[in-house]
Amino acid sequence: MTIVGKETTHEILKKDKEFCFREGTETQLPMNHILSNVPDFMRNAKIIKEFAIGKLRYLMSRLQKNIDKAIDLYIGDCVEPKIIHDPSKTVADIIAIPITNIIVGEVCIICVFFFISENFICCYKSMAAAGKNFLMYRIPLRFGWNPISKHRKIIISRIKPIIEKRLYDKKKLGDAWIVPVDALQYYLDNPEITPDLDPNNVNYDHIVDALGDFVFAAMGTTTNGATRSLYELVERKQYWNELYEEAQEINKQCNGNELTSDDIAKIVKLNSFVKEALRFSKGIVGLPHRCVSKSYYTFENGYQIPSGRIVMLNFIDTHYDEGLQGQNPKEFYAYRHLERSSTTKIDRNFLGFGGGKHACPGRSLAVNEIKVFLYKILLKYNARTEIEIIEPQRNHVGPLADCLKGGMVFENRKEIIN
Ligand code: HEM
Repeated sequence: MTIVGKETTHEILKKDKEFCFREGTETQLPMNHILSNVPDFMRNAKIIKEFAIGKLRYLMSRLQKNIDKAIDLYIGDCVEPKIIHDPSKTVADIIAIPITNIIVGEVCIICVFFFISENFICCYKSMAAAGKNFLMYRIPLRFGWNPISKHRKIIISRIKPIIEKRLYDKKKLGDAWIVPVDALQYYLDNPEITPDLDPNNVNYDHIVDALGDFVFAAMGTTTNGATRSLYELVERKQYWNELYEEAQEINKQCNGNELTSDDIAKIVKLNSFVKEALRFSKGIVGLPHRCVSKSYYTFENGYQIPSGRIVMLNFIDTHYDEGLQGQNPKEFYAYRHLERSSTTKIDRNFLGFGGGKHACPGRSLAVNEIKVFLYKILLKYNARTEIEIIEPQRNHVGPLADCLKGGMVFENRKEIIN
C-alpha cells in the first residue's frame, strides 16, 4: 500500500481509468460477495446518481417532512430537559427515516428498511473494525456465507406485494397512473430488472441488492456527517446563538413554511459550519484506490505506482494545510468556508466527497439533509452536553477519526418562533 499527499491526490481522483475506488475498497469490504446480485456496481452508481441528482428538488420537500417526523419521534417534546445518552444512535435513527422514504417511498415497509439499514451498518462496522483480519470474513464469504441473506429474505417478502401492486396499477391505469418518485420505482422502470413489466418475471434479488448498495452509500456516510455536525454544534457553544439567529431569520422569511432549495442555500453560516465539521470528521488517510494501469502509472511529478497497488489519500495533508485552509488550519473555525466554496463543490481543499468523475453524486442530498436536520434542531431546542466540555478534543483511532461520545441534554426553546 502507498500513501500519497496533496500533490498527487487530485491526479488520482481524476484518472478514473488508472485508479479505481471500487476496487480499492474491495480489499476492506468485498461488496461483490455481500450484494452478489448486483451485476455491475458502476452501472448501479450511475443509476443512483441519476436519481439523486435528477430528483433532488422534488426530494427536498419529502426530506423535510420526514426529518420533522423523525425528530418528533426520537427527540420529541422536551418540556423537561431530556437526556439522550447515545446521540449517535438517535441521529442514525433520525436519518434512517428520510433516507428510507426516498428509497422506498411512503410505504409501510419503512420499519423493515430501517432495520436493514442498521444491520447493514453494523455488518459494515464490524468488518471495518476487523481491519487486517478481513481474510477471516473473506473465506466464509467465498463459501457462500452472507451476513445479509436473512435480511434480504425479509425485505423481499415485504417488498413483493408493493411491487406487484405498482406493476398492476401501471398496466391498468396507463397514463393516469401517478408514478411514485423513489429509488425503488427507478429500478422497476429498468428493463434489466423488470422485463416487460411482467409481475411474474421480476428480479427481486437484483432490486434488493441494488437498493442495498444505495443504503450502503447513503446511510452510514450521512449519519456520520450529521452526528459529527451535531456534536460540534452542541459542544462549541460559542456558535449556537449566531446559528440560531440565522435559522430564525430564514424561518421568518419563509413564514415558517417548508424550505425551498433556494432557502436552504441561504443558510450560509450553517453551511460553512457543516463543511468545517466534515473537514474534521475525516481520518488521517482514506479513499483507497487500486492502480489499474496496465503495468504502472507515472505521475506528473515522475513518481510511479505499479499496477495492482492500493493507494491511500493522505487527508491531513490536504485538510490541515495552511495554504489550502487559511490561518490556523488545525483549529475548528465555523466560518472558515463562508467566503469560499460551498460544502458540495468539489474542490482542491476538501476531500470529503472525493473528486473527478466518481465524486459523490449524493453530496447535495446529504448536505441538505444535514443542514435541514441542524436547522430544525436549532429552531426547536436548546441543547447542551451532559457533562460540561471546555474544549472539544478530536482524536484518531489508527487512521480513522474517533467516534464522538457523550450524552446531550435537549430542552424545548421557550421563545415563540413564527
Ligand atoms: C455526508 C454524506 C456522504 C459522504 C461523506 C459521501 C462520500 C463519498 C465519497 C468520498 C465517495 C467516493 C468518491 C470518489 O471516488 O472520488 C462517494 C461515492 C458515492 N456516493 Fe457518497 N457520500 C455521502 C452521501 C451519499 C448519499 C446520500 C448517496 C446517495 C444518494 C451517495 C451515493 C454515492 C455513490 C453512488 C457513490 C459512487 C459514485 C461512483 O462510483 O461514481 N453518497 N461518496
